[in-house]
Amino acid sequence: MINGNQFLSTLWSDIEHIHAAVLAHPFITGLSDGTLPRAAFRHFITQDAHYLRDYARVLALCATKAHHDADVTMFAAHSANAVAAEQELHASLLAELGTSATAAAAEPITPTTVAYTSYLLASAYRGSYAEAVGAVLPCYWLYARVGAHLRSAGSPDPLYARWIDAYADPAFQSVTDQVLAATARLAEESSPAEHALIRKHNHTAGRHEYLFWDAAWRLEQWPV
Ligand SMILES: Cc1ncc(C[n+]2csc(CCO)c2C)c(N)n1
Repeated sequence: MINGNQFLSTLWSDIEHIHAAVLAHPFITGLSDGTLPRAAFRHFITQDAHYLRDYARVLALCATKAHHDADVTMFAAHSANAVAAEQELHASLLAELGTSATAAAAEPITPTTVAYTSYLLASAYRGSYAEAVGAVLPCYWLYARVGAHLRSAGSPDPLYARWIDAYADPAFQSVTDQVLAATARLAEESSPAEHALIRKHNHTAGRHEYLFWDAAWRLEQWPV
C-alpha cells in the first residue's frame, strides 16, 4: 500500500511547473498589479461562467462514482453549493463589468473552454472514480494555491481584489483540503494502474487550467 500524502506530493510535483507558469503569466501578474485589461477579465469571467455549469455536472459524476458515502456527500455538496457560490461571485462581477449572467450565458463558448469542459465530462463519464478525481483535482488545487499567492500580493483594483478575496477565503481553501484528503485515501485503496491514471489526468487537467488563463489573456475567439 502506498502512503496517501506521499502520493499527493507526487501529484503536486507533476503540476508544480504548471503552477509556476500560471503565477508568471501576464493574466495573473496583471490581476495583482492592476494592469490586466478589463476585456481580458471579462472574457475570463464569461468563459468561467460557462465552465462552472459543466463543472457542477462533473462533480455530480464524481459523487455518483465515489466509493464511500462521505465522498458521495462531499462531491454532491460541492456540486450544489461550492459551484453555486462561484456562480454568485461571477454574477456580481459581471454586473460591475456592465453586463449580466444572462448576457454572458448567451455569449459563445470559446475553443479552450469547449476543450477543457469536454475533456472533464468525457473523463468523468467514461472513466473510473479515480480518473474522475484526477481530472477535477487541479481545478481546486491550482485555484487554492493561486488564491493564496494573490492574497499576499493583493491588487490595487477593487474588482480584481474581490475576485482574489473569494479564492483566498479560508472556506475555499477548506473545500480543496477536503478533496485532497479524499484523494489521499483513494490512493491508499487503489492499484498502481489507477495511480498512473490519476497522475495522467491531474497533469492533463493542470495543462487545461494554464490554457484557460492564457485564452482569456489572448481574448481567444473562434477564428472561423
Ligand atoms: C477554469 C477554472 N478552474 C478552476 C476554478 C475553481 N473552481 C471551480 S469549481 C470548483 C470546485 C468548488 O467550487 C473550483 C475550485 C474555476 N473557477 N475556473
